[in-house]
Amino acid sequence: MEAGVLRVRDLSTGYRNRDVVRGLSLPDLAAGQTLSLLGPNAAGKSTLLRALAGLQPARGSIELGGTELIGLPLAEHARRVTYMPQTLPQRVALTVLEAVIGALRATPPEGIEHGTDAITRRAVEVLERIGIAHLAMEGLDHLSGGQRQLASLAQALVRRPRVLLLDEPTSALDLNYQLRVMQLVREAAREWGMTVIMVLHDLALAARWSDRIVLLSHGTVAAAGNPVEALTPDVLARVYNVRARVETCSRGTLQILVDDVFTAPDKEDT
Ligand SMILES: Nc1ncnc2c1ncn2[C@@H]1O[C@H](COP(=O)(O)OP(=O)(O)OP(=O)(O)O)[C@@H](O)[C@H]1O
Repeated sequence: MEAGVLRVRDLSTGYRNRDVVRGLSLPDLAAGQTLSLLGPNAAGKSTLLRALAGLQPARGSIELGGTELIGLPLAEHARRVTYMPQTLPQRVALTVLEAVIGALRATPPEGIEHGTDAITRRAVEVLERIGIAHLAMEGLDHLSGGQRQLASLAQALVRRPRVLLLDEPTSALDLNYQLRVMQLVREAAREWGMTVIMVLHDLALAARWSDRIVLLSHGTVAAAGNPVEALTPDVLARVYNVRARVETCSRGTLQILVDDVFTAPDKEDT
């Protein structure tokens, strides 16, 4: 297998004998590529992400550069794969900088220098890159929701993992930061050869910033491919019960215009 390729095949995972994700395969992802996972509430996106992070039992195969991750000890899994959950820790008596340094020390990635200076430098660098260096000495419990989300992203990015999993990383961010974060994640992915899988609800953001899109419905793949292939009016009707147009704007990005919501939406999942 090509070095660094992430290959997910026939993956099943769920809760107490109920599979939420069933026999799912993803498009192979080369190092540096970004995939967005879309789909209705309760489709199984977060469950899939947690399984990819090794945080819940799964059957099937998750191979990274030819190494099977299912069955690896969690510490070994976490050395390769970093996961940023949807819900953020609330009351933590740490400054932003301490939290980012702590994330780096908790499971030191391969190849990191162990000196305090090197670790602090790397933490400050990531805060600068995200644009929150001014919050370094601020307590986490004094931050706004959006600031906390950015701090959490810093904790994930500082590790420069081979695989980065982000669960709705822009849900609390204003328009400016949404775009900055998406741009930064894609740049970092290409620069470090990091594979990114993120759950998003914003189809336009996903279309603009992803190499691959997967639409999940009832725990299986409803559509997959590049944004143009995956986001078609037919697929959106099937997955979201909406009548939508997909148009390319003058700058070449996809625009999704929803004209109508079907009156009897399929709420089987929720
Ligand atoms: N800890 C849990 N125990 C039991 N069932 C769970 C648990 N977490 C999620 N589920 C169930 O698994 C299904 C998928 O949930 P999941 O959170 O993966 O969906 P999602 O696609 O991420 O949804 P959303 O877009 O609303 O965040 C839902 O039916 C949910 O009720």
